[in-house]
Amino acid sequence: MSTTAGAPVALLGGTFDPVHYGHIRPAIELLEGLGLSELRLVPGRVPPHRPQPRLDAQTRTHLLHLAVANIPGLVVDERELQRAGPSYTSDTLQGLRRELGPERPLCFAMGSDAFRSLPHWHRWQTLAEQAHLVVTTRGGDSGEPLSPELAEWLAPRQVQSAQALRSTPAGRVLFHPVSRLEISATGVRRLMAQGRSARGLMPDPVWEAMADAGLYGYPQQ
Ligand SMILES: Nc1ncnc2c1ncn2[C@@H]1O[C@H](COP(=O)(O)OP(=O)(O)OP(=O)(O)O)[C@@H](O)[C@H]1O
Ligand SMILES: O=C(O)c1ccc[n+]([C@@H]2O[C@H](COP(=O)([O-])O)[C@@H](O)[C@H]2O)c1
Repeated sequence: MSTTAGAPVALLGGTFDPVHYGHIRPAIELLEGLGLSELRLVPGRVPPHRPQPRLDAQTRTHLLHLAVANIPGLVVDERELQRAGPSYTSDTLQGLRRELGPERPLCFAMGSDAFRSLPHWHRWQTLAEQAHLVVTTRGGDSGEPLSPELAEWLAPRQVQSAQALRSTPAGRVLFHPVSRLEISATGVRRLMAQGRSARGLMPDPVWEAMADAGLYGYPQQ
């Protein structure tokens, strides 16, 4: 067994166009449930597998900073803003691993839909060399079946408890239940484009900054 140093650090990547409580609440649950020292929200500059976001990366990141300002343990990691080209997770994990050193447990959190698409990610088989993967689920199961290729890859890596993520720096996969709030960034953008309030779906400072600036077509105050 490898040696480890310190409580795990986790990353939750996303487009955050914009950030909302559907991101924040699971992040807090991961922080507590996995006994993390911190959870880093990582906004992608150029999301690899989806259309370009509506807001530029600086604005999305500014809103994220407002969202986590008073939440202990949640921080914004801006490393993907510094890189040109698609914001590949393999590059992000490699960079953070270099910073943390070889022994610190590192986790990358993703939804079960994202996990099912993992074989389409850039250099996907190298991700678990740098980090554990934590697949956030409703109720702790993986939902729809996995492809045979992914199921075969998963079998020797899957663990059943958060404790197992502390005894080695990387390489394990945990399915971990978190709340899924009925909030999406798509829904927030739609409301604002219709001139309707999205207050209550994200921390007030985020809503107020978006409303003041007239983002997503919301009528400027
Ligand atoms: N309501 C939610 N509950 C739990 N996890 C969520 C929720 N919304 C998003 N996530 C997760 O947060 C991460 C970042 O999500 P993302 O930035 O794509 O937000 P989104 O609301 O799904 O965006 P969009 O509606 O634009 O697709 C992803 O891993 C995603 O699965
Ligand atoms: O590296 C890849 O090829 C890759 C492909 C698809 C998604 N991701 C990452 O998965 C995270 C969630 O992405 P999204 O677009 O569903 O919010 C985010 O950190 C993305 O960079 C990464």
